[in-house]
Amino acid sequence: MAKTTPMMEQYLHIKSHYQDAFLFFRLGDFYELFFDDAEQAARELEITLTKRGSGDDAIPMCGVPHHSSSTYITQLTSKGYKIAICEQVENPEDAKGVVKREVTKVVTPGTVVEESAVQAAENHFIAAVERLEGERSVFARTDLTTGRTAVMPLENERALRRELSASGMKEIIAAEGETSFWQNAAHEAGVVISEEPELAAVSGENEAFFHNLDETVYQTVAARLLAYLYSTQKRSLTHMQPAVIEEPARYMKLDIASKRNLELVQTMLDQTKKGSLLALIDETKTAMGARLLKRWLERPGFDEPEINRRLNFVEQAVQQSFKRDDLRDALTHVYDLERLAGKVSYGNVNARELIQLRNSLREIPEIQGITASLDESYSSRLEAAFQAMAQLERRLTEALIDEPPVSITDGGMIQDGYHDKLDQYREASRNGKTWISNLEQSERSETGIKSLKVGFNKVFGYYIEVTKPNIPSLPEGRYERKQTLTNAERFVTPELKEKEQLILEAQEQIDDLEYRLFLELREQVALCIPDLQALAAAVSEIDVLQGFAKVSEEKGYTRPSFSTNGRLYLKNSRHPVVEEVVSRHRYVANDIELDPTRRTLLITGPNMAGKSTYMRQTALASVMAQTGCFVAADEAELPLFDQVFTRIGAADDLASGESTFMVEMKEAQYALTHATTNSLILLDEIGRGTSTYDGMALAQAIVEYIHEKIQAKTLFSTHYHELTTLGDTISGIQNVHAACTEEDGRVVFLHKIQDGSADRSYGVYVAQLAELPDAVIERSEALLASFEQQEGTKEAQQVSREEEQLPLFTFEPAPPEIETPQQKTSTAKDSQDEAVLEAVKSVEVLHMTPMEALEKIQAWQKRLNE
Ligand SMILES: Nc1ncnc2c1ncn2[C@@H]1O[C@H](COP(=O)(O)OP(=O)(O)OP(=O)(O)O)[C@@H](O)[C@H]1O
Repeated sequence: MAKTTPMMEQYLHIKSHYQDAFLFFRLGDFYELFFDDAEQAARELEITLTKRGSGDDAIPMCGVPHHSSSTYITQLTSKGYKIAICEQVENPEDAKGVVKREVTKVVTPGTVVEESAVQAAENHFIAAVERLEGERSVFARTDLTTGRTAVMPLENERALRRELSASGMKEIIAAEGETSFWQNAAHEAGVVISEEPELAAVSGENEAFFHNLDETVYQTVAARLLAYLYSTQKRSLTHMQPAVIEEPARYMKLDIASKRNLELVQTMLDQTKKGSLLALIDETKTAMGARLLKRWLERPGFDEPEINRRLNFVEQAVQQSFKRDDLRDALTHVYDLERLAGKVSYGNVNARELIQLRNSLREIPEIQGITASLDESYSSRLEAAFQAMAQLERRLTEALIDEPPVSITDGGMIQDGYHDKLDQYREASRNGKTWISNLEQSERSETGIKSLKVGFNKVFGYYIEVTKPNIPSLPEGRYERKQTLTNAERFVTPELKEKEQLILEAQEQIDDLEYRLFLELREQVALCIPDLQALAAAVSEIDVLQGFAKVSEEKGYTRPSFSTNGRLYLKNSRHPVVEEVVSRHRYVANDIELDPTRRTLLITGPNMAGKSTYMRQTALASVMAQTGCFVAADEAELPLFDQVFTRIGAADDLASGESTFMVEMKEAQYALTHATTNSLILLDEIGRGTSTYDGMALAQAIVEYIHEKIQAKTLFSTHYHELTTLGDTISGIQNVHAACTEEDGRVVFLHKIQDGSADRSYGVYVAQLAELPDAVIERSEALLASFEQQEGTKEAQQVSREEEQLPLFTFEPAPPEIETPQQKTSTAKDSQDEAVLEAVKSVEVLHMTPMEALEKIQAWQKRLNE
């Protein structure tokens, strides 16, 4: 670059402080981007790349209009970029030289608060992490739109990954030089990682934020998070709620795999809400309720009194369905109070939103009344939060008209009678307008011109219009010409000018005063932010719980009780989502009973018979119960589970870059090292990813270990029928199977779980259902028959060999030293065996299909048996 203009120098200076962000540099009505920023933004946003200047000095440039910038900003943050917004901070007319500019805000993926970027029913999380010794860390997570912050200790890296994979997690903040340490975990979770060297100092504004944090590490991680928020938002953040410590012991642990496998908040297939448990039981009426439900489902409780409090409410709301319907109606009118508190703090609310706040507040007494007849404890929480707000509701009612405009600078928001001065200005303006509206009549009678009109236009203001033929009838002197049209002339009179001036001035004063009054009102609301947040929290819980009651009643769920002796009993339990898909009357309900002496179920049965569904429905019952919802069964007694581990299916392995088998073994390792007697473990066909004997051996060793050492409740499905002997030999391991029958050569899945093990697999039959080519099916049937026959022969041989061996232990006379015909055959057999051995050695395993291998093995066996 040959030489830079002063403005470009300013640009380069500012940009040097924001290397990792796009710099949106305000120039008039546009934000402009230069150099590499421009080239990259033009590509990402698909906007035109131009040049500033010409020749060698030309600089790549692109720009977005200021008024529509939020769409572009949202687009960039959703792709993981940061944007530094650089504004003109002095009036260009007052500027000496280049207009002063400053970065007023940095928008990052975790700190966007724009409505276009955050979904109503989704939290938008940003978190800071601080490393402790070993794999331990502490984590502070907030949603800037609501100011709700949770701080939690994490016992290992896996727990961190679990938090990073929580829905809505966008960005993670680490200390200086620490980002590379968390890079992989962040990358895996699709979360942007940023660095923050500073810790926010405690100040009057944020003192309450640290209030609950009694340990230094908690304060440090929260201070780092806050420092990042301040450094990006560059403003005070009065809506940050006191950070709350989430003790892991108060929650059921559900790792990423379990959350996915159980399809709690999204399906495995296409990662959408539709088809998940969340979609099924989301009967919330408010956006804040929807967000809370999702948080609860991802973190079910382990605190029995709290869970029972929720269940008590749900039970009442199930029984009193009329009250529940009234409650639902009232909740429909409640606005997103939680995010509104954030907007107030940001100074982003307009009069319309304050009206929505007012309308919401008006619903609260009704909601509280209904809640009181359902559950006292929830209604008193609501009452306490509302008391402080009642005055605000009155103030908003007095101050604002019912349908104010979106703009807060053009007046038309405040009620008559709210403020004396405003009333006076309005009176003046009204008088002026009345005088003008009477003017037409008086001018007509004075001049005798019937077609005379009084009008208004933006450029010339008020005027008197007279058609050309009538002009001579106008009296001399008083009428001043203003504008000439083809057929008419427009005039003003001194009185009209005077009144116009009065009206305009009054209007300006009205707009200014209304704006000031509105700001005062907003200040008033800002003072109520903590009460508003407490109210929002109470309303969201009530909303989630009434939703639980609605689904529970509609779908015939039952209130669970929690056992103290480790018993798990579900009568006629169903998989809540699958029963919707296959329809209620076709779904086959199943019982399950486990207790400390019968704690492992070995589930066998054909593919497609319903094994996984049975296992999942048991885990889902626990998750739902511990969230505070009724469960899909006729009777439900459950232990409180501290953790649920699942190893079902392989859909989540693909992205990790590890083999299915490796992932499977890692999951098993994790369950084996972290599960306790109070955990629930679901293992679906573990060991299937390796050779039969390896797999079987591992599966058996794993079951034995869990059963004997950990003593967790375990559901274990397997195709290895050999394992079912465990059910006969180890006390507490029970064989069950998914039953099916054969009718006219067709297998009928009964989906009924029965005692005992299954007799066969029907795998080939399922392949037939999946419409594999006939040739393959026929061939596999033939092979299967021959394998089964060989199994039979092998058993027979085993018996005869044992019989042959017997003579070894008896004394026989020494054989004569001549070759017997028997010995001859055995020499021939030896050479046959050797030939087969050679063939086995020379076979090129890597160049064979499994089918070819099977055929070869079959041929060898045949030769060996001849
Ligand atoms: N109790 C039930 N009542 C009615 N239909 C059921 C029931 N359980 C399962 N199904 C149906 O059967 C299908 C297969 O069930 P599931 O996946 O549980 O079989 P599986 O035995 O685990 O099979 P695989 O061994 O191949 O994994 C389900 O998608 C569902 O449509």
